[in-house]
Amino acid sequence: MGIILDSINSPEDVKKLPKHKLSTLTEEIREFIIDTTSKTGGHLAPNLGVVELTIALHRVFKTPADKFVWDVGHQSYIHKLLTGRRDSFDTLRQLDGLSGFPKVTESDHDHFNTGHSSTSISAALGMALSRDIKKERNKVVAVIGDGALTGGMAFEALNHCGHKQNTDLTVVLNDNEMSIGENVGGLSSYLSRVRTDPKYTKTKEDIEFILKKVPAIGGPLFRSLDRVKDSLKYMLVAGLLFEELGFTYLGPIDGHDFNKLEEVLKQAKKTSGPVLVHVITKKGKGFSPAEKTPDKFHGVSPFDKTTGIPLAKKKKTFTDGFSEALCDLAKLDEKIVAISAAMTSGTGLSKFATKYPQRFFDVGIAEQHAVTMAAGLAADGLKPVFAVYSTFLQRGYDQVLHDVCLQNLPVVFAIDRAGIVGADGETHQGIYDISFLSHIPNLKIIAPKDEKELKDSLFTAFELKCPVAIRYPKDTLPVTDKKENKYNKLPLGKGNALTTGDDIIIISSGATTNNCLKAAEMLKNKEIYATVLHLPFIKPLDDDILCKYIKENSKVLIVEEHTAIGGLTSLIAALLASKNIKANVNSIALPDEFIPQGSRSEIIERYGLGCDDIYDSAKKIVIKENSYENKKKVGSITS
Ligand SMILES: Cc1ncc(C[n+]2csc(CCOP(=O)(O)OP(=O)(O)O)c2C)c(N)n1
Ligand SMILES: CC(=O)[C@@H](O)[C@H](O)COP(=O)(O)O
Ligand SMILES: [Mg+2]
Repeated sequence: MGIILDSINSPEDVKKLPKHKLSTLTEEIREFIIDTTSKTGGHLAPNLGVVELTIALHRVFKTPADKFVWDVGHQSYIHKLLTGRRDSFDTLRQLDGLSGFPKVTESDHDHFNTGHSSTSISAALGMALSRDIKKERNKVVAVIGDGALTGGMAFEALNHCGHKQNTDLTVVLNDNEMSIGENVGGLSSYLSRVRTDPKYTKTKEDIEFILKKVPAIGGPLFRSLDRVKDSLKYMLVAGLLFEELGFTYLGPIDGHDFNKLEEVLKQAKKTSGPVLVHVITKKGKGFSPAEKTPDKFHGVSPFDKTTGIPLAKKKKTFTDGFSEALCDLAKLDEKIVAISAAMTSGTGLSKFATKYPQRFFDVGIAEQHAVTMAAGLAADGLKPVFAVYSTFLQRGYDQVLHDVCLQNLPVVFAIDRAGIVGADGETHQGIYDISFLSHIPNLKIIAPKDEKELKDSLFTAFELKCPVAIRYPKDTLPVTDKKENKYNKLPLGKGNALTTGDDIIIISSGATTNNCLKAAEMLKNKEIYATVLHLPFIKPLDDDILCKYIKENSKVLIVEEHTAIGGLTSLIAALLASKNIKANVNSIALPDEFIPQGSRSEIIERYGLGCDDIYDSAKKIVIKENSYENKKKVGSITS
């Protein structure tokens, strides 16, 4: 640990630090973050880019009285280091450890939990309006990246800020030209023009200075030539887009220059109304592998500190299987197009984007737009696939219902990270999509358990010519032995009895079935025989097979890595109720609480979803039921 960093236990210590020590502090912080994330994993590049910015923010503003809202919040490690959490940093993103995102339960200096993008300006405006109603005087600052600014919510909030021009609020735009990958869109190009083109760096004062120097027409003409000034201003003044929205625009400034940062942040602090400070930073600054490829170091798993090379060997994942299948099928059908919402690499679309650049669209962090654009593509005869994390699809719920399913359009939703995601924790768990999708008419939901079923699911989705969601976890892909490139259409809504046994019926879908099969093997060794019903289709549910196996008093165990409310448990319970089948139905599912961070295996174990837990639960159900049956028999004999 660095000597100076070691002396920082609160933002007050940062304020007191003499300026000449700041550069040493930044070096120590960068070294500390590289060291920590090399062991725990985390969002390395985003944090390396905001070291000076975060220090300057804490030197100019005074938290916890002043309030910071960190957009996405993946870049809040330095904020945490400076607000008394340095000594627990080795627990970053670990089970029961420090979160990788702001958490109000962790510190008074965290005022709003984030994790999903583009929420900071809305939340900050809410806090500013509340402050004014309560006649308080604290400052509110939203820190938002150029990627997050491509999110629709951010524009909604910017628009509203412009309406509330007497509400003091500072928005710090951390512009590093990167989302996870390259940033996209018109706004991003505008920002790069403002960043790079000298004529865009003129401030309004410079313009007025130039015009006033013009002989004879300078002063008086300048005043009267408002239109000229406005059009010149329109052309030349940086950040006019924001000015027109009602902000005072300050910048662009070097986000690694302390003097400039403190000067402009102080100016922002004393400026009334909404202010936007445009800060230019380098994502991954101070660690050359991250500087060279910031996209690869956006979110890292443990890595070698000298080379940046990941320590763990890459295994084939469900994402890889999806990527392969999509490229295979796209080769045969040029109507297949793919969409990403700023998650090209994470959702496995990089290969498709390279092979079929004309048929790939990265829309930025704009899931709502992605869904309805997919609807438009489908309405016009193409076959769009929107690859999206389960948690981020939550953003596009209404569009799925209203724009895709109501019109029964053939859009395929490749839902990645469906289930427990691990280190990202509560804000990123993919455990609600069955609940928010299964009630929508026309939509089919498929959950494949292995490579063959995953590839057949995608093939089937295109064949069904209706809205289809395929959900799969952040996990290693169980590959099928024989290599065959043939794709088969899955029988719609059909489940399979993978094992048969009279003692208990274990029901699951997707990758969870693999743990159920292992548990059934373990039960067999105890002479308990289970029927494992695998349901690749969650919707439509296979009523026939369920009603074929589940009779009066059948012992049933439903297992799902999803919330029980609105999940498979609810769907099967509703079916049995509708058929008036009174069985002994049990379930292992996620409870009605937010699921914390930790590795996937730790959380799966904590919530009883591992094969040992399934084995234990099934055994208890059978033994308990048998002893109850025996008691009943004994009771009937003795009575
Ligand atoms: C709604 C939503 N979609 C996608 C993501 C995934 N995501 C996390 S950070 C990020 C890029 C953010 O870029 P930027 O705001 O520029 O921050 P930087 O990493 O460059 O500091 C994305 C797409 C998210 N957190 N929320
Ligand atoms: C901060 C954020 O939302 C993303 O960076 C997310 O953490 C990516 O998740 P994966 O690491 O599972 O791709
Ligand atoms: Mg960025």
